[in-house]
Amino acid sequence: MGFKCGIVGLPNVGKSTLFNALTKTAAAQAANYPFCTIEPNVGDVAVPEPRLKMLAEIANSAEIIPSRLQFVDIAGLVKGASKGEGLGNQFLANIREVDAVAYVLRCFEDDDITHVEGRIDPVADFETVETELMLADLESLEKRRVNLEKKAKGQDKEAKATLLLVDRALEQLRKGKPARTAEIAPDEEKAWKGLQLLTTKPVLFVANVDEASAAEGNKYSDQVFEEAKKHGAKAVLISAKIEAELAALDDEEAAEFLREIGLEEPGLNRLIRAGYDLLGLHTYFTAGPKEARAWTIRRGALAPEAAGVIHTDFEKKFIRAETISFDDYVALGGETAAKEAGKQRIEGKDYVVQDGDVMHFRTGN
Ligand SMILES: Nc1ncnc2c1ncn2[C@@H]1O[C@H](COP(=O)(O)OP(=O)(O)OP(=O)(O)O)[C@@H](O)[C@H]1O
Ligand SMILES: [Mg+2]
Repeated sequence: MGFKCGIVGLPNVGKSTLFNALTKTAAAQAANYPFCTIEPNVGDVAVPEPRLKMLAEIANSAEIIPSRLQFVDIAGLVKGASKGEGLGNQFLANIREVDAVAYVLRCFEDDDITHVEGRIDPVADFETVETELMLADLESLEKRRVNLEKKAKGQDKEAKATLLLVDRALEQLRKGKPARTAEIAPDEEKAWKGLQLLTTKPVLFVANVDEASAAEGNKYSDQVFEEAKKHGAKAVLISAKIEAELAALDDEEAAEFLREIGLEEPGLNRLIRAGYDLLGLHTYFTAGPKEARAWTIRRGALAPEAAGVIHTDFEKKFIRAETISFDDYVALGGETAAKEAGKQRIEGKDYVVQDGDVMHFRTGN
């Protein structure tokens, strides 16, 4: 199960700097993962999870294995990109493949670093980039519509249903709004996703500030946070420059540096967690002497699906899940004590796995 978050923005705003810092973090932990980097521009990143260490201490685990998330560094796009300007349409294919989009917005001044528009204005930059995505959606839908309309005139029920969705997306896009603002009923979700639009993907705003503003932000990042709020989206304050420096330090040096600049943790951790949330994911754990491990599942996933993340067979042969909540596990001091205190639940096929559940799956033949 791959979950991909695309790093999207104008050229020269710090996307690759951020991506390199992100993947440097992963590289440091690469020993655990033989198939870490798949393509040069796709980075596999460990999701920071402080609860894992606590579990590992209690269970005496020899190894800690975090869950992973992928970030994709996508080529910068400029005004007119949807019509082939700059690197042209290449970015469209790349964005289509990701599950969520992180807009990197330049919130730092530096005369030596060219801004393609010649001014610092992160909100206008966001609008430029999102407009290109909207134009790309508009164009692809208008093309598809012609064909669909022909089919819908016959008895093609599916085409009729799709046409309705296409028109709903077009209505928003023609108003200059992203397709995600359309109202979609739960039973339409699947077909809606099937349209593969760029502007239905969940988005996150990344305010890339100068080094001095990493802790408190600046006037530009304030604008970004305000804009994100208008869209009901999350924003993350980060200085890619600092993150790049942090990634080059060992743990102790990094902790010292963070203290000096007034940060509690690397901005990357916040970014990764925000990406994880954005993708609608959460975590359950397995813990034993061999390893303490975090597993990623969709929010709302049932126990058999969660078991299937470990091994597809586990899903098919699922019988029950012995489950202890993280808080009980830690408060009581581990599996045996939790069991004795009656805090181990036996959950069946219909159990909706909760974030932080510590689980053992029992399977049949
Ligand atoms: N927070 C920051 N403060 C100061 N300089 C920064 C910051 N973030 C990035 N930079 C600098 O901005 C320049 C452009 O960064 P980078 O190459 O990461 O941009 P990019 O968005 O990947 O560009 P492209 O789309 O062209 O690939 C680099 O010189 C980098 O050091
Ligand atoms: Mg780049």
